[in-house]
Amino acid sequence: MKERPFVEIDRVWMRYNGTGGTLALRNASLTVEREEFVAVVGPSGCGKSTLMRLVTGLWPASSGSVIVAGKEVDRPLSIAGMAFQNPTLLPWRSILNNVMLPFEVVEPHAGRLRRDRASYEKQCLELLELVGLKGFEAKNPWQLSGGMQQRASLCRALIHQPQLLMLDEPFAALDVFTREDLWSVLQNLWMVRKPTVILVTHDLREAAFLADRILVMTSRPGRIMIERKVELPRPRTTEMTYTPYFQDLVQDLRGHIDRARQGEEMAHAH
Ligand SMILES: Nc1ncnc2c1ncn2[C@@H]1O[C@H](COP(=O)(O)OP(=O)(O)OP(=O)(O)O)[C@@H](O)[C@H]1O
Repeated sequence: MKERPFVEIDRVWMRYNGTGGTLALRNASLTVEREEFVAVVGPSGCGKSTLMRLVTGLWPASSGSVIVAGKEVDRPLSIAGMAFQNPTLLPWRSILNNVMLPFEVVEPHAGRLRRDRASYEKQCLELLELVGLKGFEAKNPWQLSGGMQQRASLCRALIHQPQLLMLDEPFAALDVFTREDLWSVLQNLWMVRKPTVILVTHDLREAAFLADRILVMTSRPGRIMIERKVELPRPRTTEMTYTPYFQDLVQDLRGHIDRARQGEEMAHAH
């Protein structure tokens, strides 16, 4: 028997601020399999971040259902790790102590931390080494570049082995070279840890490099318009981004998003 999808969003509507407020999502449905890496792309303002808030339980849907790991989401999810565009590291804490943070708040770790601190620190140091931050653990965030801070944020999002990793434009603030380095860092972390990932991004190359499947949203009120599987082996490399397959895929996605945006302009014109 086929396993039930890990994330199931079924006919979700989301309107902010009650009747008459902004309708962000209209009848949006999608599923994500366990350990799958999915990217969500779409025109600006189409409801991508809203979708993330619903999956993580930060906001309730106006109607429809959101089920994660077989359970209706009705409160903030403790099984999710998250990272956002601006690394939200605490400036007064060292990099190591920032990465330790989930162990201080997520059970069963919090209860064990006092006794097992050394082994928890060892796990953090190993993960920091995996993303190329060995030697920076005692520094404060402001002593690191933006790209290094984002590496540390990814470690913090993953350190407690969350089953679900939610990434909202995690690399958007970085220059293109640093961003592409971090694609490989993230791919590597995912291949080692295998969380289920939902990545929201504006960068279609990023989506195609990282995801198993790409979901394209309509303009607001958003829903999934089409999806594309990415048939590239792992680990993916920069060379693959120069292949006709990759470039055609990105072109195809861009075409859909352009058409969604034009549809929106037409709707406004009438
Ligand atoms: N807290 C809120 N209160 C009221 N309206 C909101 C709120 N958050 C988002 N919206 C509105 O809902 C719509 C969808 O917003 P959302 O941030 O989900 O889109 P997005 O696709 O993530 O946008 P972008 O691509 O620009 O980051 C927008 O019109 C936005 O103005």
